[in-house]
Amino acid sequence: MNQNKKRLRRTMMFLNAQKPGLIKDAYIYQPDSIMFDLEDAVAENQKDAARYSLYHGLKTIDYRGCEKIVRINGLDTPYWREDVRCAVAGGCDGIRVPKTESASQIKLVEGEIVKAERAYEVEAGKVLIMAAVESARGVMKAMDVCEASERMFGIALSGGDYTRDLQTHITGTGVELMGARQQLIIAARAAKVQCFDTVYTDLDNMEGFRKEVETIHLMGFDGKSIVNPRQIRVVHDIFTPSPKDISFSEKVVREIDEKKEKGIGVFTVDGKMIDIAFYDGAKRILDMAKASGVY
Ligand SMILES: CC(C)(COP(=O)(O)OP(=O)(O)OC[C@H]1O[C@@H](n2cnc3c(N)ncnc32)[C@H](O)[C@@H]1OP(=O)(O)O)[C@@H](O)C(=O)NCCC(=O)NCCSC(=O)C[C@@](O)(CC(=O)O)C(=O)O
Ligand SMILES: [Mg+2]
Repeated sequence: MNQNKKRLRRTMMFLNAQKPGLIKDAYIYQPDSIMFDLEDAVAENQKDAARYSLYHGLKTIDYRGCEKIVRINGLDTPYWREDVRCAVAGGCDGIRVPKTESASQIKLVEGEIVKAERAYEVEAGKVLIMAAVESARGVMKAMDVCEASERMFGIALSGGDYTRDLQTHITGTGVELMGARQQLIIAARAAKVQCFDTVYTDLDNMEGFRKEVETIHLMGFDGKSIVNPRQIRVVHDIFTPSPKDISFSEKVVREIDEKKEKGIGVFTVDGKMIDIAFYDGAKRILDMAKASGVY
């Protein structure tokens, strides 16, 4: 398995590939992943220019550990094949497929990735895939999409296009996204891939942003698509385990290991009932703390 499939992705920051200044400097803010957008942020008559400045950026810039994902244009456009070719030739780590509604779309993209990996002597299987779900049909097909390819590492909700398709809009309350968020996280967990929430576009409303991030963290998402460096700190604060979480998880793991030896199945830690069902969760918090550099 490609080890990068499970890497830390608390923040996946979009940037407009039409702007060379953003391509050049984005790593300075240290999001976990940078998502170079060739799709909706790029004006129709700038697609070629954006693609080639992205290729140049990927070839020449050291992104200092930030993952490099390219959001390609939709499969109903004349652009996406060339997007895949340049992204793979440039050395991207993954492709984000927009507006996904079926497993066959993922397979189509995978076919182009395979061709490009061969053509540019990129290690076979290096380039991963994630899918954005942006419609009611996409939500209903989420599980098939998650399982479409060995290269799939995650699925993301794209709230703007999704609410348009649902004939509603982003309200700031989250009520219009409830069903899709729940279905996506369940599909992703069942398929053992990661799950990412949609962007928050009300940039000056940091209180509303924090509330939304707290909610999706509790729901079980692995991270969030973001659009601005100001949003990174909040997401990392909420998704990085606190010293209290780390110390409790350490105790849980230690006590379960010790009590198992003594033939004890259920007991308390700091007044809370603990049994084997808590083991994986505690381990996950410690792994997350390690990956985030706080343990
Ligand atoms: C919103 C704004 C214009 C505001 O700009 P402003 O300049 O006013 O922001 P400031 O805060 O003043 O910037 C302070 C400093 O940070 C630099 N800086 C800003 N943003 C940066 C960044 N992203 N990356 C690196 N650097 C950045 C900036 O250059 C400045 O640097 P400096 O001058 O040196 O101080 C800008 O952020 C931006 O373009 N965002 C990305 C937009 C984008 O890609 N949209 C497409 C994806 S969504 C979509 O398609 C919908 C979706 O598909 C989504 C889904 O899938 O979920 C669906 O359906 O819902
Ligand atoms: Mg969209």
